[in-house]
Amino acid sequence: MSSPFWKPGTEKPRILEDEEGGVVFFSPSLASSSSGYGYASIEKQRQRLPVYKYRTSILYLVETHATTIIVGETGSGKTTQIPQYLKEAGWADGGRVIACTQPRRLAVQAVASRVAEEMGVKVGEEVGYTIRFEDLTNKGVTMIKFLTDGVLLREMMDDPLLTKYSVVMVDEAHERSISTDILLGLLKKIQRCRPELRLIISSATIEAKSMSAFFQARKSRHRMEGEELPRMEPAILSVEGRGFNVQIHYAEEPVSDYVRAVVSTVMLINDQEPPGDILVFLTGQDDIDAAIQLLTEEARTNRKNSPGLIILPLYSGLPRAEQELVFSPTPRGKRKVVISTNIAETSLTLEGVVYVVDSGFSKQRFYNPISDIENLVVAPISKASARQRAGRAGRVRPGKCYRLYTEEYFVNEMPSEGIPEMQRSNLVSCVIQLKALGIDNILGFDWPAPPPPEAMIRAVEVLYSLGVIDDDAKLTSPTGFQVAEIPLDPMISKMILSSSELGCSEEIITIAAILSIQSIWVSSRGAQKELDEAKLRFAAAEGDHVTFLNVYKGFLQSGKSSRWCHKNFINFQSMKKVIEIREQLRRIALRIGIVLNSCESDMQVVRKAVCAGFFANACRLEASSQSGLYKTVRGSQEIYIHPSSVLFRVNPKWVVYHSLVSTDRHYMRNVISIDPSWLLEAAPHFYQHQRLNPIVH
Ligand SMILES: Nc1ncnc2c1ncn2[C@@H]1O[C@H](COP(=O)(O)OP(=O)(O)OP(=O)(O)O)[C@@H](O)[C@H]1O
Repeated sequence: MSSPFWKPGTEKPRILEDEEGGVVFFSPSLASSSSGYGYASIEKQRQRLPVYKYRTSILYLVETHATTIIVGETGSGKTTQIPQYLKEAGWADGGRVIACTQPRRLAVQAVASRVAEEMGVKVGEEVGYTIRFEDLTNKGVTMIKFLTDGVLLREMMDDPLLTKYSVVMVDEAHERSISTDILLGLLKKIQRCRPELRLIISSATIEAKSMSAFFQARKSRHRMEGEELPRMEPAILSVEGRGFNVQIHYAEEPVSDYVRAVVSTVMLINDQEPPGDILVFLTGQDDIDAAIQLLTEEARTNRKNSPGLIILPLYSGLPRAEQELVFSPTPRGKRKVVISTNIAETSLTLEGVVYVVDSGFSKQRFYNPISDIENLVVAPISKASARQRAGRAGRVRPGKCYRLYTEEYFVNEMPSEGIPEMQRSNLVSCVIQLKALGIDNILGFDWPAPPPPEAMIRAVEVLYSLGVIDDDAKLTSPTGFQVAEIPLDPMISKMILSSSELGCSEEIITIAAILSIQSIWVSSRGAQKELDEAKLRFAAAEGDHVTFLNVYKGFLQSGKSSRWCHKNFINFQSMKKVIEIREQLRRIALRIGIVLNSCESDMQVVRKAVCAGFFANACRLEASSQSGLYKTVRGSQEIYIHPSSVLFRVNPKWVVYHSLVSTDRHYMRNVISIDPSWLLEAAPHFYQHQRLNPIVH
């Protein structure tokens, strides 16, 4: 396999502010940490981090300013150190809590365990974390809490002013996930009522000036007599210096097949570079599986040159136990190769990683409000992401990053920042969250970057049709409030609510739990035929959702056996997760007054319940189509059933789907057949103008 030719990057020596106000890093000429990388006590390691020199300034700025924006290079110590400095300075005294948000769950868990280790405590005591469906904190004991920004938003539903927190640090703010943007808008609002709440916005690559302008533009509250208020204009602090140097290498020529290029680059590193683990960034499970297969074959053929490669995948749908393997120490004489999505892009330290291979792509959501299609598309990353990726090397010793694109492309064509998720997503979940938080005028909300009005209108329309909001665009009672209470996509939540009325909530909660994880099947990796055969054993003519019920039943009947799972190509860890999520959903359902009931074997009501939640994703088979071409009922988009569905090639006339994937075509995943008359029953407003006839009588 031919490998790209490499040349070292020529970035200028360190500049703190480039012309666009962004921050430029990774000068090969920058000295690495003078103290080398031997073993040092944790306290020594902490003091070596660049952020340590800024400890006093950070504490001073946080004391005197409501909002502090901190820009510091990857690995400078922002995430792990600042919360500890705040705690040491007394911000967690008197039962108050310091919150630090992360865009991703894996980072939340990893950072919490590192900080707990540094403080010599157990996770769940002074240092805790909360992610969806998992809370490892102890009320009255936890002082530093790591959580996803989505979880902090949920907490606002019960405590709109976040009264238990003294400081909220929004970390990796450059990622601009929907939740981060809503959070920033709401935190700004909260500070008007609670000026004593301190905010820290931190990142390696954030546009500090525009973030500062966002927080600057506000009316400050009237000061009460004798009251000490912090300054409301934000402070900006640049933390200079980095831990260890990372040499950047660029491909000399553009790369045509990045999966193959990844494989040959890993082999090249393995042949020519000294020991050290390799972290590869690809786009999704499919790429990762393909790369692992190729790499395994290459390593087998070149066995002499590649002793002891341990190849591990990393993506969000992977069961926890498999994800955790990436943190385990690499045995002597071996080299670990972690092949990951952008889940490992921010905040993670994988100790052994010396080399990073960056494909230059990630899967990103793109939503078209006109066609109402949301896709996960493989798209080029931004400079901010590229810098984060390179920053995964050089954390505990100097490292190297191989970028599978040219330097010319990086400098001249790669955008500085990604488009905020808010501006390229379906906003149904976002709107309901705002409504649940009492924000009625969503178009007038103070966004860091306003979403497209068409997407907002579209989301309001879907929520109205789901019966979640009323004519005044307020949450309906009880449906709207109940849907908002369930921490899932509103379509899934509505499906659960309807199922109770239809008498099948036990079944639908099982389906909802399975839809919440990426896949219950083991990845086929060269065994597609066996996987297809295994699926056939459970396949239901009604579609994937009913097939899931068959798998779940089989799993229970087997006594939750791992051997049974193995035999049937079912992922045992995923099934354990399903049981866990299902229990949590049942508890939430009972709390919000949903009656739990079972329809036994009446699958018609199960299909009706799915349709009641997912009517907006209805599709009709083109009458003349031999090729399985469907069109969406709203929008007339061309669409096909994904080969992984049990309905692939079965092609029922009418279906609703759970999600889409797009390659050369749009493909529906998790599909169930419906009767079109249910669409009118479920959402008369949504479909009143549609020509469901002549098929509906
Ligand atoms: N689990 C860990 N094991 C060993 N060292 C670690 C671990 N976590 C953090 N460190 C050390 O602490 C340094 C700072 O990590 P931290 O996550 O605080 O940096 P950061 O400035 O937030 O960078 P980033 O935004 O890239 O995560 C790392 O570069 C590494 O040297």
